[in-house]
Amino acid sequence: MSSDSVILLETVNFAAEKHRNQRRKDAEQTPYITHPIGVARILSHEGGITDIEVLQAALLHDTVEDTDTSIGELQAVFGQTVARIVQEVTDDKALSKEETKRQQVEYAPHASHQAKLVKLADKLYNLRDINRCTPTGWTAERVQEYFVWSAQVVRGLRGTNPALERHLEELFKQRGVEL
Ligand SMILES: Nc1nc2c(ncn2[C@@H]2O[C@H](COP(=O)(O)OP(=O)(O)O)[C@@H](OP(=O)(O)OP(=O)(O)O)[C@H]2O)c(=O)[nH]1
Repeated sequence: MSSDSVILLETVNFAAEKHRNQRRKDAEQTPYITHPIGVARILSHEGGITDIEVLQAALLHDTVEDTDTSIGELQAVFGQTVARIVQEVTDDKALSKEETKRQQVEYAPHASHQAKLVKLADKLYNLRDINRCTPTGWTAERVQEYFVWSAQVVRGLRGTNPALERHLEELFKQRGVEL
């Protein structure tokens, strides 16, 4: 097995253990790990990304935000670059929900190329997931607001990956949301 495969297996195993008790917000309560794996797969399969540190960061992107993982731990296990990308896409939990959403919009254009890739794939996954199945308790209005806000974030990520951006554009168009 190539060393990249070994590294990716270590990374997906770490993420799976960290998210082991979490479920998505869909009616089927899908295991949460399907999301980070799906984000990494979008990057490789649809975005043509082979940068292993980007793929690792995609697998780990919600570990700090949603589990007991610290940036220091990621740094120690996976190195500085992977930890830095994850940090860039991690919301500050001390902020209000509104402020967090504003921060994502403001930070997007200033993020590194690697973090922009992870963010684009994260948004693409979540918007497709909403189309597949509305998260439990979400009204049609909340869904539309999520699309409008996501478009504001994606606007700041443009010029990063044409294939992913084309897919996102199409999803926004279907909802009548301007990018
Ligand atoms: N579409 C969808 N999203 C789900 C589901 N289960 C969990 N989520 C997560 O919910 C978040 C979107 O809902 P929000 O209202 O914005 O966030 P909140 O519930 O965490 O406050 C996303 O988190 P996030 O990764 O922090 O992304 P983002 O909010 O930064 O885009 C997404 O990953 C699901 O079944 N479908």
